[in-house]
Amino acid sequence: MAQILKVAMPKGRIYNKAAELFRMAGLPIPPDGEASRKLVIELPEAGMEFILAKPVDVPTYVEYGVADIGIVGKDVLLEENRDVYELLDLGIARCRMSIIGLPDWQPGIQQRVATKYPNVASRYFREQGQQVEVVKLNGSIELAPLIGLADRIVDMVETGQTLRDNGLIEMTSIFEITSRLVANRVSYRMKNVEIQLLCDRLQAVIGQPQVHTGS
Ligand SMILES: Nc1ncnc2c1ncn2[C@@H]1O[C@H](COP(=O)(O)OP(=O)(O)OP(=O)(O)O)[C@@H](O)[C@H]1O
Ligand SMILES: O=P(O)(O)OC[C@H]1O[C@H](OP(=O)(O)OP(=O)(O)O)[C@H](O)[C@@H]1O
Repeated sequence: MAQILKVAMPKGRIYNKAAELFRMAGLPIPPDGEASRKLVIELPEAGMEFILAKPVDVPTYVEYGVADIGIVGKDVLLEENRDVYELLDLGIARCRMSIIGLPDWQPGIQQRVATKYPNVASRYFREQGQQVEVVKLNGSIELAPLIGLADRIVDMVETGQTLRDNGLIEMTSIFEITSRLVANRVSYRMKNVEIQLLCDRLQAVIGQPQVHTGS
């Protein structure tokens, strides 16, 4: 008998794009939840349960096995470093992680970088052999160089509109970001038939080869 597949879906900007993919793949998807505050949506007739999560928490739910699979940005995967299988690049919510600063930025003796991604930023500057102080912020990161909290920021760029509107420039792009389908390691074995079927259907609409790596 088919087992219920628990899917952690990120609320916010990925949701509608992921929902569109699911619909195109003929997979069930709950409505976007604007009319309701319900966080666990069961679709027993489809053998699925959806957990509507804060994006940054999706890898945690999947690692702990309270969700079998989840959808999450590569940025969050690299920052959180959770023990999950990365199954598929969904190709949605495409943007890039970049180093950003004011046009007249000069390397000083004490450099400070603000970011929502302290692990990603620390790793990058360590690999570059640059000593910087990393300050964690939770949003509106572009404020930091404008008001003198930091010299530079590490943040996402999609259209570049936020940078332009604030007189900032993109100095270096560190990596490309898209949303990924991830799976719990045990679920991947125990619910392999269900997960494989879902992957095959998604793959048919995104036309990407399947990947299978730990993280
Ligand atoms: N400007 C952007 N363009 C495209 N994709 C983006 C952009 N900003 C973020 N993303 C992707 O969407 C994911 C979720 O972003 P979203 O803003 O919904 O979450 P969040 O910042 O964690 O939200 P919140 O903290 O408000 O709940 C990010 O992890 C990233 O992969
Ligand atoms: O290049 P753009 O198209 O302008 O997109 C980039 C912006 O989008 C994200 O912010 P978000 O909207 O998630 O707000 P936040 O700063 O509060 O996290 C990101 O942190 C940038 O600020």
